[in-house]
Amino acid sequence: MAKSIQVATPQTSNASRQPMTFQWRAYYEMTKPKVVALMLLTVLVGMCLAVPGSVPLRPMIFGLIGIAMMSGAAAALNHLIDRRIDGQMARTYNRPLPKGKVSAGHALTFALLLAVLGFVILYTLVNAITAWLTFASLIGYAIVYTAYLKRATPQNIVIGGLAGAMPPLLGWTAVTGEFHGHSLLLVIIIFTWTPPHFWALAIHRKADYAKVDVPMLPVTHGTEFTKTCILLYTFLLAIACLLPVLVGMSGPLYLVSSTLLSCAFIYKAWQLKYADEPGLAMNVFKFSIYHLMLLFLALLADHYLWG
Ligand code: HEM
Ligand SMILES: CC(C)=CCC/C(C)=C/CC/C(C)=C/COP(=O)(O)OP(=O)(O)O
Repeated sequence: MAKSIQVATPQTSNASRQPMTFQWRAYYEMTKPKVVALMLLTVLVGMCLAVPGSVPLRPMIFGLIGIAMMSGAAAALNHLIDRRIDGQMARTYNRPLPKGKVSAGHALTFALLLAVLGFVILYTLVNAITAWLTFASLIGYAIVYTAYLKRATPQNIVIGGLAGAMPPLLGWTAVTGEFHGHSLLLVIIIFTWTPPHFWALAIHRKADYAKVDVPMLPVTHGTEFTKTCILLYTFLLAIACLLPVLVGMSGPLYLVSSTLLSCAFIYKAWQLKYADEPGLAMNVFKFSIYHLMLLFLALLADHYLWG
């Protein structure tokens, strides 16, 4: 008699036989901690660049805590809203909601608690402008992007990327209490970084998105067109990365570092387009994360060494 082999596969429904005990790890996972961690680095850089010398401690600490909580809440709402399609995709079927580790009601309560607490911290201990702008970013990601744009247009992540690009501006307003044009340059950098970051992954996961009818660019316009777009966006990003130098916000250390990073990203995107080797799309996706992290560390180092 043939042995039955159990293979881990995506679920077609979110039903689960497991008893629903409290699992803090599942709640932690819903906040997308690694994504939020990188966002917090960009928040911190926004805070540091906003003022000469040392950053005032109180808005820095409570700003980071409040923005982290509201970003985590936005991520948990994304898990909640996307639970059905997540359950059908190979990359996401193991998430807490489709796996039945967390119920929809508990996920909603968790997200709302985090959001309200984060908002109150920002409003009372930081300032109103940061609280409202962070709230707008939460709505932008959790509602506008996740509940509408994602299923509406292949430009979903370009438009929705604005919410994810906001953290340095939030950091800036947290310590100054006002909007400054320079913080917008950091937003523009993350905004132009998002398409190559995400589309590289979307090429690798094209079949997943096609299966659940989500119109990501590789599904609607094909892999080759998406690779061309990624390459063009890396050129656009290279220009965006020069803006802090052109306005005198950053100096030579940042100029050299960002130019090297831009050249490396363009090279990777060029390889993806023309070398046609397996695994290159994921390679570009992973590189994008190091690129953004190193770029913001370079902004920070430059600010304190040359500022
Ligand atoms: C709308 C804009 C964005 C989209 C659509 C997007 C999409 C994604 C997706 C689908 C993943 C894979 C997640 C997984 O496998 O669970 C991912 C990973 C990641 N993203 Fe983004 N992203 C966006 C913006 C950002 C921003 C603004 C940042 C940071 C500033 C960021 C940082 C990361 C990091 C660090 C990871 C790796 C997470 C891990 O290894 O668990 N992303 N992104
Ligand atoms: C308050 C504030 C700054 C909010 C921003 C919140 C936030 C965590 C944005 C992350 C962007 C992101 C990972 C998008 C992927 O969503 P997806 O649904 O396309 O990917 P998935 O399939 O992995 O869930």
